[in-house]
Amino acid sequence: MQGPRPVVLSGPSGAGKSTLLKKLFKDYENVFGFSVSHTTRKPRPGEVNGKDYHFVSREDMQKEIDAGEFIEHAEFSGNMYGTSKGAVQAIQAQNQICVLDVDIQGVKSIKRTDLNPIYISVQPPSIDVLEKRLRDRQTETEESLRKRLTAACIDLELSKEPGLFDLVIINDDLEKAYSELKEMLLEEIKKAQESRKS
Ligand SMILES: Nc1nc2c(ncn2[C@@H]2O[C@H](COP(=O)(O)OP(=O)(O)O)[C@@H](O)[C@H]2O)c(=O)[nH]1
Ligand SMILES: Nc1ncnc2c1ncn2[C@@H]1O[C@H](COP(=O)(O)OP(=O)(O)O)[C@@H](O)[C@H]1O
Repeated sequence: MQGPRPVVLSGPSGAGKSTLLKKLFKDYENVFGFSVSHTTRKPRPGEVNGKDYHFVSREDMQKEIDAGEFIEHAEFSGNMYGTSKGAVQAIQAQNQICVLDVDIQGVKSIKRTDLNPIYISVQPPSIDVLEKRLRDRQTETEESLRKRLTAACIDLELSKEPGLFDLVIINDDLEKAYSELKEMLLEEIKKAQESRKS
């Protein structure tokens, strides 16, 4: 039998993807598994290697990409990010719903694979709100903030492509956004819970 469908969460940096995912993982322990990406960006305080990301050098990541070990990879805001085949396989081997957090280039690349996920875009109510949230998060320099805001405008434009996403969530009120996310995933959650019982 086929396992549960993976879920791709995308949307501008600062839109609230990690916040929503943290709630989901807390409420549905063992149902979901996070696809741990590789990145060449430096860890932020509190981020754990192997849990939030595999933090690697550009040289090592390029070697693995050349060896065909990645499903997709992209350059974002001056750093490389990518999903290894191993990251997804590790989750699917446990019959969990595999959740991928990727940028819009990742979405387009994954569309060309046979992963067949549910595609969800998380978007901010406005660019001004996004900027405020990114500033308040205190993870960015002025330069990386600018790069993220430029990328956000491109992301929001490209996300309008009909059929690219199965659902677009405007993350204004967090609880409302979270309800919309859960509602969309209800069926897959049920499937995963059933298959774990048997
Ligand atoms: N294509 C791709 N994008 C990724 C991957 N992992 C993370 N990203 C995206 O890279 C962007 C920057 O991520 P990050 O540096 O963690 O910043 P944050 O999203 O602001 O917390 C976000 O849009 C992520 O969705 C990946 O494996 N592949
Ligand atoms: N609905 C919301 N209302 C207010 N602040 C939010 C909301 N959702 C997320 N945030 C805050 O915005 C910042 C960016 O959210 P985050 O989850 O890190 O975004 P992403 O993972 O998409 O980059 C965080 O500091 C988070 O606490």
